[in-house]
Amino acid sequence: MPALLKGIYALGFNRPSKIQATALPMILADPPQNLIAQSQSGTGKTAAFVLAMLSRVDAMKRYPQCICLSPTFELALQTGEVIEQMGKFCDGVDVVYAIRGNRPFKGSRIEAQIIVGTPGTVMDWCFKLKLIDVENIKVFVLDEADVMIGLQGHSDHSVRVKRAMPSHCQMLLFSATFEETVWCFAERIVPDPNIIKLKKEELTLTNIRQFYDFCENKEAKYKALSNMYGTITIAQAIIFCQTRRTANWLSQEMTSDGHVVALLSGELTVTERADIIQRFRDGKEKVLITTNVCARGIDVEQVSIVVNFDLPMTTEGLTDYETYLHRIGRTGRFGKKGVAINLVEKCFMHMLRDLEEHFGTKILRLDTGDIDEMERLCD
Ligand SMILES: Nc1ncnc2c1ncn2[C@@H]1O[C@H](COP(=O)(O)OP(=O)(O)OP(=O)(O)O)[C@@H](O)[C@H]1O
Repeated sequence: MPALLKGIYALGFNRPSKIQATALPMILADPPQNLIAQSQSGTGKTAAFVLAMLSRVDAMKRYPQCICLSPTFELALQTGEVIEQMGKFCDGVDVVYAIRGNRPFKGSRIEAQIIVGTPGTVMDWCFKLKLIDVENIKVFVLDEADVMIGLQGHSDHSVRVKRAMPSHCQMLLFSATFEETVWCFAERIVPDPNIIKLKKEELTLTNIRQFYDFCENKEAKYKALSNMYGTITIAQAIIFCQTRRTANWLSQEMTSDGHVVALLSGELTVTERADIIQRFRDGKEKVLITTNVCARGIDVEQVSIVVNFDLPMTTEGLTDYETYLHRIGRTGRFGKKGVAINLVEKCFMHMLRDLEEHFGTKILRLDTGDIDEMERLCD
């Protein structure tokens, strides 16, 4: 498909990454094969499944042929943009966004061939509003597949949409992380899948250097962050907090100290969220304070530092290994260098040890007050 190749080269993709080289022959095979694939953050999974969708679309036919489900509004938008860019020379191929706030005219059937959206909205469009005719869907993609089938809410919706797909539809599941139980479930719901799975020791990326600084309390963490501000704004940084409340507090403190920061949390309207992420992409703000809503998939090349203001914790109060990997994976995209800094209070030091042990990696102590050291690090 010359038009598709032209789109790939226009994106500057000259060579495939490892996951792309391994997955694409399976994905593009005829007859189509199902795939459950794991590969580290930022290694080009999106490009692989976008290529899969575009290669199967018949531009002459004006009805839905591919569905891609993403866990968040931001990620659905981002994936849609990759589809639009890669497919820009494929005449007649359209994308529609099944996301909150983007409701097509009542009763009008979708004609676009590719639908990208969040599970709840796609489900509504399929079953309640009957806007999507699922009969001719050829490719069904679950991005961030582990949360899509493992997390209550998302799981009900995603599995329902998946069950409505025609039996010959190609299923593609991608993620950087898969808990064992979720992996087993994925294998049960996808017929006869090809499997690409990482070993535990392959999970962390060597291009992302991980550090921690020990802080007495929340205020000390804030002080550490203020000290770092000059260094982390040389490029761009994302700061993750456990709760919206902490994110709000941190953003207010930073702002009243004269630092320029953006705040993105789930309580904002979708338009506000889209706006904030776009401004951050454009480099208008260098620091983005957020919650786990941005932990997965968001791809901003210039992010060279990720700060965990709080270490990620599950609702049961345990160390959240998957979220940790996704968060630090917001830097070090496609082999670039990146730095992750964890600000840790004494009572959470055990979580740091858990992370080291789980991933078989060392998280070194860093003095965030030492500007020279910080600058060397971020060089
Ligand atoms: N073959 C390629 N050559 C050069 N750059 C590429 C190639 N494939 C993807 N990229 C770029 O690498 C970056 C990361 O890719 P992508 O977002 O697809 O990663 P991912 O594996 O989906 O990450 P995550 O697990 O965080 O969702 C993007 O900016 C993308 O444009």
